[in-house]
Amino acid sequence: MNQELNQARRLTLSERRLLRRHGRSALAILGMHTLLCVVYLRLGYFHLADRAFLILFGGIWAAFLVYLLLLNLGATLRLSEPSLSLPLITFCIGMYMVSGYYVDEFRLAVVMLFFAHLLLVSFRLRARVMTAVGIGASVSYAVMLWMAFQARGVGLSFSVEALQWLVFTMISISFAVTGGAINRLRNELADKNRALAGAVKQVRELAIRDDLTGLFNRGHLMEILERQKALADTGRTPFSVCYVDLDHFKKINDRFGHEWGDRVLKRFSDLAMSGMRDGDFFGRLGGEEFLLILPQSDVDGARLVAERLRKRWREQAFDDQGGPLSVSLSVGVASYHEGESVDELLHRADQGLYQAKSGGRDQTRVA
Ligand SMILES: Nc1nc2c(ncn2[C@@H]2O[C@H](COP(=O)(O)OP(=O)(O)OP(=O)(O)O)[C@@H](O)[C@H]2O)c(=O)[nH]1
Repeated sequence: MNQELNQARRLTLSERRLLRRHGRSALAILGMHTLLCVVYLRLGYFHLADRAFLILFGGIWAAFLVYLLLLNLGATLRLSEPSLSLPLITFCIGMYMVSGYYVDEFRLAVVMLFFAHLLLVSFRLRARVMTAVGIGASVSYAVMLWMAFQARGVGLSFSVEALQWLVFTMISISFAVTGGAINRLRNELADKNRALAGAVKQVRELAIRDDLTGLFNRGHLMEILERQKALADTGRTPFSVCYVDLDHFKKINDRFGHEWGDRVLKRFSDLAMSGMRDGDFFGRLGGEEFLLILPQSDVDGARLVAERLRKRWREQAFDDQGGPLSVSLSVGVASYHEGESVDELLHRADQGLYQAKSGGRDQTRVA
């Protein structure tokens, strides 16, 4: 559970980082466009008074900064398209067309950076949306041209303007189509990565689980023990183990059959898991032997846990389904002693179990 939460947190963080980068790129392109327009203004090609120019670009920058702020705060993370690419590119179309409207010479050059913004959003928008954006940009350019002709028609060359519009349209649609394809590839790659991550997780689960009960297997229990030992050696977390063994299990197999033996093992696994505290570990060492690892527990705490499990298990009956009347268990408890090896700890717990067995079974002994 913790692992899944951490993974979700990591994914959110990396998405946030990508969004910030997306916002910064959009702003950098706007910076270049603004610079270009300032040069046009200084050279007298931008037909707008200085004050109006300032107001126009002040408004544009304010809108972009709000956009950047939203991305930086992660305020859009819950949306289906958190980069807000469609509103962004729609705004950009308007911005480039307004810039183009005020420039009669080299009009196409002043809207050229639109393609950089188009490329940026192509990583986020689907192919169909990108095509619609390309067409929308072309229509907007035509409307902007018509308005410029209405306002300052005299002196504008219709054929040059029409040619520039055609070039703009072709580049827009080519970029949109190519961008859509990039986005499709990116999505396919993301799907494959997700499938691969799922498969790796599944393989790892298979490697650490016991086939019959689904509990952690011996190998994984050993890994957990080594980890707990390392923590305990730094003086942070004491821990204890309970070595659990079902009594006279051979007899159950012999009398009721192997299938019944398996059923008893599964029932015991479910019962033990259902009563476990968060942070404890439980697994099957093999056969009818199980291990409980209890971080933060001293020997008295571990003995209590073992006794509770033993009593709960004792109450389980199977005879109404044709199985054994009841099955008991014995437990050996040991608390980790600083510096000892995992094998030594398990050996002590096993000695406790041996004492419980030789003392008549159905009991807990500390070693
Ligand atoms: N059904 C089933 N039996 C298993 C499994 N793994 C081991 N066993 C059986 O568990 C039995 C263990 O027998 P013993 O080691 O003699 O232990 P016991 O009969 O429980 O006797 P005590 O531990 O001394 O009380 C053997 O008969 C194994 O074949 C399994 O996955 N399923």
